[in-house]
Amino acid sequence: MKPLQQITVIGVGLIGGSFAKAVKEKKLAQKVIGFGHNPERIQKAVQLGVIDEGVCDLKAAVENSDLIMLAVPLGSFAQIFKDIKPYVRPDAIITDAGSAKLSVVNSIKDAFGEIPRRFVAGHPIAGKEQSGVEAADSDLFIDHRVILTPTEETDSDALECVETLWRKLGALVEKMSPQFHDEVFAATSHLPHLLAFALVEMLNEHPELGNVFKYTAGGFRDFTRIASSDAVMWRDISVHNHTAIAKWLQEYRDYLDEMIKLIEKQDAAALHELFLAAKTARDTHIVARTDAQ
Ligand SMILES: NC(=O)C1=CN([C@@H]2O[C@H](COP(=O)(O)OP(=O)(O)OC[C@H]3O[C@@H](n4cnc5c(N)ncnc54)[C@H](O)[C@@H]3O)[C@@H](O)[C@H]2O)C=CC1
Ligand SMILES: O=C(O)C(=O)Cc1ccc(O)cc1
Repeated sequence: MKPLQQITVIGVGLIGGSFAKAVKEKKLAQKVIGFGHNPERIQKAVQLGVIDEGVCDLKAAVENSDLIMLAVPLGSFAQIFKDIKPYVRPDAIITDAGSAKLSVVNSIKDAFGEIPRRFVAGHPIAGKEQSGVEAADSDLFIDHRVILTPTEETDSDALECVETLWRKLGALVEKMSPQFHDEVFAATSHLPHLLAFALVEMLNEHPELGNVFKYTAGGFRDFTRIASSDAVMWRDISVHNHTAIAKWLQEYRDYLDEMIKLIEKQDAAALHELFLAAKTARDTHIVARTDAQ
């Protein structure tokens, strides 16, 4: 990997801020610039030591950069790609951290007229329910997977550079197609977030139970932590991966329908079999796992 002179992060929140801070701490670029619309917020990122310089002018932010990282909600990508196109150096690498990949690939294709060879789509499978630069953590990606979704257009040198950068931040990099990514993460990430939002809001809409949250225990807390995640981010993920998410939600609903039947029939044996199979799968693949989250 050639030494990077300048990296620009567009969207200096939890993910962009964590990436910028980690790059800075590990000295993987001479300068890390952050772009944001709000001058006070971007100066806050400088004060927190997350970026070297904060800029509110997009041209100034990207024109001298070797690598541009987009870490904004998915609904903002299309406009940003259009806005940066005139200013990005032809040899600059563009990458991102968005939670869905096909929509990002399609929106850069729309903005640039083709998928730029030096565009490398990515998704760190690391995060938390907090958002904003105050939550940035340079250790966030250590031992966590980062998925890269190159296409046949992707330049191997750009791909290697992004892969090396994430590895130097401690991440475990894997590659897959944007389509497979969206299918897998609809099931493992997007579905559980939507279930958590739905459970909390369903109970919230039952005032006859009083403050029912007063009676919740650790299980409810564990299950619904992610319902405290950012509403804009999850609105955008739901819209930008709608096909796969709707498919998995329907599959889950069908599964619940089957479970309701077993419960109504008081089919203890079938319920036990189901719970035991799920417990065994979780104990095998999640509780015992130490390599990556
Ligand atoms: N929060 C998480 O756990 C994870 C989030 N992601 C993805 O990373 C991206 C960023 O998420 P977070 O960092 O959590 O969100 P965040 O809300 O903490 O940060 C987003 C930042 O982008 C800024 N922003 C919004 N629109 C903008 C625009 N048009 N131009 C410039 N800045 C703009 C916001 O002011 C904010 O500073 C999203 O696409 C999300 O799907 C990926 C992995 C994990
Ligand atoms: O808070 C959690 O546990 C998460 O699952 C965070 C998360 C949210 C979105 C992503 O695309 C990846 C990771």
